[in-house]
Amino acid sequence: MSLYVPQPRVPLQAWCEWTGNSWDKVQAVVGRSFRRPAPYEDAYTMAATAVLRLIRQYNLDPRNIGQLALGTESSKDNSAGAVIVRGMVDRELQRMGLPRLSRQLEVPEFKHACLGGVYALKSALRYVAFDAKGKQAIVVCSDIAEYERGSSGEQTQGAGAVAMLVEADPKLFEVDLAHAGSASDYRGPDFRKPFARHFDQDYGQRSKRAHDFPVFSGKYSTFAYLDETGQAVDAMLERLGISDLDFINGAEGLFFHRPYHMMPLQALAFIYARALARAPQPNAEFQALCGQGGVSPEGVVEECRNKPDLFGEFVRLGAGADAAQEPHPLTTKLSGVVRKSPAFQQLLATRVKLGTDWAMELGNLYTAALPAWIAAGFEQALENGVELANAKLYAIGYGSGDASEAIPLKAVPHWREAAGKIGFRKSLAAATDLSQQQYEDLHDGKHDVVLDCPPSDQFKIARTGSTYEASFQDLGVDYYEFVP
Ligand SMILES: CC(C)(COP(=O)(O)OP(=O)(O)OC[C@H]1O[C@@H](n2cnc3c(N)ncnc32)[C@H](O)[C@@H]1OP(=O)(O)O)[C@@H](O)C(=O)NCCC(=O)NCCSC(=O)CC(=O)O
Repeated sequence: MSLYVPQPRVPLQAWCEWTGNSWDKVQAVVGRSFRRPAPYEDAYTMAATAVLRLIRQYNLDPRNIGQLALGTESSKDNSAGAVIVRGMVDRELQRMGLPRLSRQLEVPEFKHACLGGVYALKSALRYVAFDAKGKQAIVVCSDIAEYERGSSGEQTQGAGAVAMLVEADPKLFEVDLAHAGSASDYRGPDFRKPFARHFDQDYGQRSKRAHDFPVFSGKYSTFAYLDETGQAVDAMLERLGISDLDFINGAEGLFFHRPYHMMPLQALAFIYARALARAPQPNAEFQALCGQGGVSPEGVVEECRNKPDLFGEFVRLGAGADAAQEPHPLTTKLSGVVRKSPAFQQLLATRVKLGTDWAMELGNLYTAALPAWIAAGFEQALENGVELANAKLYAIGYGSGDASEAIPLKAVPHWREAAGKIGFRKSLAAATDLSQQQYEDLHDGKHDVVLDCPPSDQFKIARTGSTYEASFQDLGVDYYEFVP
């Protein structure tokens, strides 16, 4: 695995001072900082930089890569995708005197909000399992999470890319695709990026530049996250043939999609509350926690059988209605009590610990958030002397709109060598803290913003085409180059 994050950094404590938000709350709920892309980069440059790092760090033979799968929701081009990344990587490999990527390379792009990278990973795994004939695949997840200034999502921004090598003989962890659980359900306006918003006059006037701010509703997106990850975990447990409690007690490491620090904790508490409700009753821990929360145990048990139709409910409320109502009010209330319980705190301290603190530096990386957390987990395990050989791990991916994947992983016995090459901490080291003025100017797309972070050892946008003639057109097409 390899990671790239842009140099411009916004420390959230400073952001709280600029915006009047509570640092106590933000550091508990969100994290410590996030990155902003510099004006010379986009999702493709970040992806290409991460892929080049992967090839160099692991000394890969580019001719042996048969698929380059890009997961992103920050595409700038509605036609080409991973091939743009390939183009950059090829040129730099050639300049370095190395062979280009295989001419037979497949270059698909996968889109489903933050889950696109997991779908890209599943594609690469299937490629390697079925028709790679000994070749390897690279999955790269690259995204820019940006929200309007002044919106509740502003604190949960971020940018970065993670590349992963997928091969038949894995060096870090195995992915048990046969027991992975999938879930999806259409949720209408849950976190969308419709092109049509850019042609709306009022919306257009509010925007200072071309941007990709989502249309989202914080509470609705939280309900959707909890429900969908729960459904995917259920599907995985059915395939594994184990109970909810066996899953929680047997897991040695749990990694989720993390839009912000607290979201995975909320999801795990929700899954934990359901596990207790589904355990043979009476269950003493369940009864005690329900008592503390003032919720009816029978009510929670009943709710756990629900398969709510969030969008159906929303449609029933009619046009102009606010977002859908909380579908699991009792279980959510119980999860709040679960989160503070000693048993759950112990679970966090032992099985959700690896990489968590480092991931709090990143902000939301959308498709790259889950793989970045896994990368942080492996590198931190190595640093702290934690033994992961054969450890049972789980990755729970999520993408708004909505879909989720719950996938069992197993660390391989010789994971240390590959973990030592990830370079997570090294990638974070290149950082330049932005002043309030720089952050606001960068966010507003001002062209004259002065930044003290020239590109270094990365790809950048060199220029953007502007010709729109009958015989030749490259209007809006970016040209890239590598800056050593
Ligand atoms: C993180 C946010 C929800 C925070 O918004 P708000 O500040 O309005 O939230 P809120 O007031 O309800 O508070 C959130 C939780 O913090 C708790 N809280 C408050 N003060 C606290 C303190 N001092 N210490 C600890 N916790 C505290 C509250 O009790 C609540 O928990 P409790 O609720 O338990 O009482 C927001 O930034 C947001 O809407 N972000 C964007 C939405 C998003 O990322 N959605 C995920 C989409 S998935 C994605 O990544 C996109 C994709 O798929 O493409």
